[in-house]
Amino acid sequence: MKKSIVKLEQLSHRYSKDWAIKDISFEINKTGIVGLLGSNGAGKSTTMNILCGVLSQTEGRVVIEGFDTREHPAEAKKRIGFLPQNAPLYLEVTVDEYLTYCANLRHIPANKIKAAVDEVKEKCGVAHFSKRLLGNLSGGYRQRVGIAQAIIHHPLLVVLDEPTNGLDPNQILEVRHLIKEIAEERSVIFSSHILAEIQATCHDIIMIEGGKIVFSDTMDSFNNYIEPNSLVVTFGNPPEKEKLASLPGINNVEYITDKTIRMHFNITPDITENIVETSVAQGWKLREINLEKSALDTIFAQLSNKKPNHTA
Ligand SMILES: Nc1ncnc2c1ncn2[C@@H]1O[C@H](COP(=O)(O)OP(=O)(O)OP(=O)(O)O)[C@@H](O)[C@H]1O
Repeated sequence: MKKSIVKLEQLSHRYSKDWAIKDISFEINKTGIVGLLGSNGAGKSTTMNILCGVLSQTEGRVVIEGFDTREHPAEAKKRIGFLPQNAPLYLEVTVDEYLTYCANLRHIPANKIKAAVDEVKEKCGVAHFSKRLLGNLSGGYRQRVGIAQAIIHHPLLVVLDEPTNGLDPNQILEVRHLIKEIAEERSVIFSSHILAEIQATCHDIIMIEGGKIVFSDTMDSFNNYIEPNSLVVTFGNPPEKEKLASLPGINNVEYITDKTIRMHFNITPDITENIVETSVAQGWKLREINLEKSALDTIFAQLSNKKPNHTA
């Protein structure tokens, strides 16, 4: 049977009295990008630091391609590349010096270091900055160097803790593109507190809140789950509340102004068509209709009551 790339079993950690994460379990068996989504303090960095062997868990197990990170730390770590949230980049050294140092730390044989450094510089688009001090690179290029050190030893799994945080919109697009490229041949776990970031990059999503998994499934299932459940309509000649409330699928109606109304509905595929047709038939003079999606905190609240499915 093929070994999973990474398996977390009931991982729990407390720094002092309170649990930072509790019973986190998931498994990754394929290449591609898994997004770890959670608000600030949800437990993303704690999970990633334990996964990469930087922090020792209070309870539970992490197994990387069959190697338990506590029993066989060297074998497990060989298979992981890690870009922590505050990457330990030495600002006073050049890109070449830094990557050569990282290659040494990864025990790449001396006669293969130059080729390994050249390969990741090329892949991460930093070759033209080889002699530039890290301190003189933009945030986006520093992150590229951080990603380069994470893949220099060809790991099976790359863990990136909020890699696009603090970058400008262009840099975000470039770093996302790079992450997608490196995920073609390995598994990448990517954390963010921004839903749009995870939606734009990941195939699977694990959502944590208050140190617990509240959702774990494909991005498609997640997007289906957060289908809109309300719409805002403006009528030139609005009907009475009762008439709107009696439309099929509508379960609540609230007037925002005398002409603009929010209607909550159960998922029905043809809800907007029904409203448009009824409006024409009844002479309500429909001016505008917009579907609304739940805000992230509402989704967290909804999902916190749902049972997760644990395989990505
Ligand atoms: N070194 C520490 N000592 C004590 N508590 C900590 C420590 N590091 C994190 N915590 C606490 O553990 C919980 C989880 O923190 P963690 O940093 O893992 O969350 P996060 O999802 O990565 O948040 P952020 O996006 O803000 O980094 C938080 O309540 C945090 O305050």
